[in-house]
Amino acid sequence: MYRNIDIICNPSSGKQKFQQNIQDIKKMLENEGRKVKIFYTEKKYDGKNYTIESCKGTTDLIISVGGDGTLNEVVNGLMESERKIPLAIYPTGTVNDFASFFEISTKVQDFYRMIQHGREKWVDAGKANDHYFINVAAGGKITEVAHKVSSDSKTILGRMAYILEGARDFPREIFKPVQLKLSVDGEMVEREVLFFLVSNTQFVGGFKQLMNRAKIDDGKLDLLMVEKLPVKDFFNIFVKAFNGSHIDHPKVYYKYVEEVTIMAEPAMEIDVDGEYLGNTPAQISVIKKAVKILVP
Ligand SMILES: Nc1ncnc2c1ncn2[C@@H]1O[C@H](COP(=O)(O)OP(=O)(O)OP(=O)(O)O)[C@@H](O)[C@H]1O
Repeated sequence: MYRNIDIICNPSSGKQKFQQNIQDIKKMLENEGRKVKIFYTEKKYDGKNYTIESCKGTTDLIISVGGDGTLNEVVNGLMESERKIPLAIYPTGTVNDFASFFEISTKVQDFYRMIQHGREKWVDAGKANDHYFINVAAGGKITEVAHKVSSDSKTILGRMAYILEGARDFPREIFKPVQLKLSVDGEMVEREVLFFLVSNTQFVGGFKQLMNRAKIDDGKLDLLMVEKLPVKDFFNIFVKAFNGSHIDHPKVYYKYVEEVTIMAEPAMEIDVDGEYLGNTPAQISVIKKAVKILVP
């Protein structure tokens, strides 16, 4: 039984009712004699720094409350700490790819039950330059544009739909390929691509089948690149991505990798778990069974 629980909470993420739910979960856990503390983040890196502090003490479970950005910070804090404390995820963001993959519920009773009877599972993490990620590293015009387009939706899927609807000037820019030179597990590969993804899980950007061969604990990341192609073929791939059949398309490159170095000319923006990391070159690798998470 977990006795010392630290909750790391981004109060700016998600709806107000989640904050009440967290208070309810805290009370329920305290009623069983557990010590529970809540740390509210105020700015970038608070989540990571609180996690590092928790790992130094006697905390035996961390609960991350927020979106993918907060989860990413907590994972970075855990990865930089000696003691590997199990992590539970209470997802309040708009995307929550990682938590959706594990079907983690935000209902108070379900989440409380997971703390009581959940299973601990070691999962892989990725590292891009000096930053860790739990879900995905990505780059390409489409991710750059998706970041810039102001839409209510934060998922790639939602934003793509918004772009495709013609709600604003159609950004031809997303079809501008980037010349990449990659070292894929030591093998040199050159491709002109629209975008690439290096993923740890199957769910990316709201698509549940985009990386449908990825396994979270196989010691591999999955590299997907969509190569330069006519616009109509791109839409074909987009539609196929709903059921996972895009992977067999001749312009889709898909490979299990342990280490990939990505160089681009001109340099390309990279993001990890939906947050901007920096520009290429990027050295991306897998860390096998790096984080212990609590699953239902
Ligand atoms: N109190 C705060 N106010 C504003 N921003 C914060 C606060 N605490 C943390 N942040 C920053 O907010 C960013 C977004 O956090 P997070 O991803 O958890 O929320 P979200 O945007 O609601 O989720 P999602 O991106 O999944 O929709 C993170 O980079 C985090 O560092």
